[in-house]
Amino acid sequence: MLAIGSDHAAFEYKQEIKAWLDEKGIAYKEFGAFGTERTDYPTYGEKVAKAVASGECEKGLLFCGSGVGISITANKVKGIRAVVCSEPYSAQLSRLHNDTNVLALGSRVVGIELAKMIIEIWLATPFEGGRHGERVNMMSRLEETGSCG
Ligand SMILES: O=C(CO)[C@H](O)[C@H](O)[C@H](O)COP(=O)(O)O
Repeated sequence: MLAIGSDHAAFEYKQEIKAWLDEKGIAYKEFGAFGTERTDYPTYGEKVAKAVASGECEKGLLFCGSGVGISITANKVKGIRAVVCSEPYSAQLSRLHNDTNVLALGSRVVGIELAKMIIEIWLATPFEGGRHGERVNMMSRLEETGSCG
């Protein structure tokens, strides 16, 4: 199950992504925003990130105008490794090397078809582990203890 959320700036964009996820049979839980009335991206970044960090949802998709603010917010939640992407290569590497669990996209930056391509590759790519596993552990230690060790 994916967690999905956006602010007002990306509401319509998120609706298109949800319709596409429906077509593909990919399940998601919607955390708002539920319309285009101006709101604040941290609210939705927090909700989606907490759903992922708690294990309620496996991964998260977040959208705001640039993808920046909502990804920064998600990364404040312990256990979250969020990436903001505008092309598929970084999305793929963020899974292979960094085990990202939240993907953020900017509705004012990335066209909708490119967004679908980025999401598709991000969802399909496993974490490589090995040497990358220890680096991810270092990030977790920094979060837990204040130092990578
Ligand atoms: O905060 C952002 C950038 O990190 C998002 O792009 C927001 O969607 C954007 O700031 C919203 O701007 P608005 O002028 O309030 O529509």
